[in-house]
Amino acid sequence: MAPHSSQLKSASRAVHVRNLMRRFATKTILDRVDLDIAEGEFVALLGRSGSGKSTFLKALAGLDHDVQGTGTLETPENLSVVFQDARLLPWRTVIQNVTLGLPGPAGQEAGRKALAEVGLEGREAAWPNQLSGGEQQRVALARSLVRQPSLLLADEPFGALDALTRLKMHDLLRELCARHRPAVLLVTHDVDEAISLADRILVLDEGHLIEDLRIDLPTPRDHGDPRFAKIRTQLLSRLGVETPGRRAA
Ligand SMILES: Nc1ncnc2c1ncn2[C@@H]1O[C@H](COP(=O)(O)OP(=O)(O)OP(=O)(O)O)[C@@H](O)[C@H]1O
Repeated sequence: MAPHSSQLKSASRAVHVRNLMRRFATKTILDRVDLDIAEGEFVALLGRSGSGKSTFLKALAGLDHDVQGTGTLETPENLSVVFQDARLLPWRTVIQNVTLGLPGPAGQEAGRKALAEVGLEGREAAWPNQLSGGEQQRVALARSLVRQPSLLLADEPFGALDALTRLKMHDLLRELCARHRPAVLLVTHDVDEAISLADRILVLDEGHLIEDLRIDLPTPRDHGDPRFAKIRTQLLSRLGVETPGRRAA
């Protein structure tokens, strides 16, 4: 049976999930998962490949009509989704991609402002194929944020970018989220990315959220901070990855 799926009722929560199930054939990917995300909270979701991270995100995004369970799935109406590939319409310019569905001069103005916020001022008339991968992802972020979402769902948004561009995108996302304060669920493989950005980190394994860790380090986060290293070791252990230090112990 599909869970009771509806718009959010509580003002202080951006996500309220109870008893979410998802099976593919005989395989249970999400096994009675519960989760609350507060307004403005930045949550990262880690898990091994195939653990069901994207399945979970799609359920929250309302993109999976076959989720099961008898519980609750409440998300805000104004949510945005960003994927690993920017998914821009190649036959529309950058500004047209950002303002799609936004009417009139106010929409244009909001689109220009969003593009300036992601560092693409002056590129409004460019075509997607004239942009680098990182720039295309900036457009995808602008397209999401121009709608002022209460919830941003991001599925490996920087997974296809080189390491340097990814670090720049971390700074940008951190700034944008500090300014606009959407709740965020960021799916990532990258433990350091999760620790750099999130207020809270979840680990999904065998259908369950086996870790729910609050990150209280100051931002921007210093990768050399021993507390950062300790959290990394803890998360890698939850992911079943042995670090050299642990092996020696
Ligand atoms: N539509 C589908 N039909 C059948 N099986 C599916 C479907 N979608 C996902 N799966 C299976 O569900 C499991 C979880 O997939 P999912 O993409 O959610 O994992 P993930 O944690 O996001 O993986 P990755 O990190 O590799 O992207 C996988 O075993 C996958 O093969």
